[in-house]
Amino acid sequence: MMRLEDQNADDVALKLAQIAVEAGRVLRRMECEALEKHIKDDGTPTTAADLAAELLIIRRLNEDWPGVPIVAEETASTAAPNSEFFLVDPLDGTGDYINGTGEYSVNIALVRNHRPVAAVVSAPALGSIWIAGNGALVGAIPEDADGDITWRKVGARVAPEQGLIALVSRRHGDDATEACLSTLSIGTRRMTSSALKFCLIASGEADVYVRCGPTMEWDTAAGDHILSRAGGCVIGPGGSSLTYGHEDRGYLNGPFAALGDIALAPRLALPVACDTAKHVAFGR
Ligand SMILES: Nc1ncnc2c1ncn2[C@@H]1O[C@H](COP(=O)(O)O)[C@@H](OP(=O)(O)O)[C@H]1O
Ligand SMILES: [Mg+2]
Repeated sequence: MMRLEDQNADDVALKLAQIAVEAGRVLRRMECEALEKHIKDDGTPTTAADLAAELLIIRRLNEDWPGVPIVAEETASTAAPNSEFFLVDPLDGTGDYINGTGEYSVNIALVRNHRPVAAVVSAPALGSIWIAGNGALVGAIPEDADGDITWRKVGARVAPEQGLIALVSRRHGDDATEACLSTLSIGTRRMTSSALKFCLIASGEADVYVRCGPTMEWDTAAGDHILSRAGGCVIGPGGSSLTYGHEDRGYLNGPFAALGDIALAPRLALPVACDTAKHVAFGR
């Protein structure tokens, strides 16, 4: 078997897409079941569907790349990251999964030396899937389990002078995020859940996503890579890239902004850290 570090990032991304599509089929099937939700320590919900999809993804990653560590949302405490590891959110947007908006995603990223190098974000209920290895691509999820995906390139758009489109979480908000958005003169705000926000910016359908409230590394790594390869960027305070594999801080991200156009960066003033006390959950 070829070593992961010798494989082309585009080939890894295509393989991750297959795995995400399969996990998405599990999630779609389970949408019809009456799922009991449990509220985790961070206040976010989880269901049997999160775990079923995660176990499938872990099994498939282990088959293809045995021995490469996997840090996944529901079982994160059982694995330790390495210089190369997978970061998995089997069901990002569990609240939306439960409430039936369809805005949930499966996120898988391969992280090497603290940065993602190959990734997939799929939105099973919306039928769209994005991947990035070296380039960023979008496709339609086939109805048929054996169907092929036709991929096309995506690219973020140049920020318009006026009428910026901001994507905001449907369920979480905070004053610091609002303050950042107010310095950008936003024309339109669209509520969107999960890592789809990164992908819509990567596809040129929106311009910014600012998040000063808490998120986890598995919420952002895959979307970060897809947007970065589509010509955009994801930056933390001071304009630095986000880094991944921080077991010591429980995989919590700091504040960040996802931008389709890096020219917007100087207009942003992200706080240095998330103020969890002021973080509001709008309802799950
Ligand atoms: N207090 C908190 N601590 C850590 N992460 C949080 C959090 N509140 C929300 N999140 C993250 O925000 C994600 C949802 O983002 P959004 O509101 O943009 O859809 C959740 O994903 P999951 O649904 O995978 O748990 C969760 O990881
Ligand atoms: Mg998540």
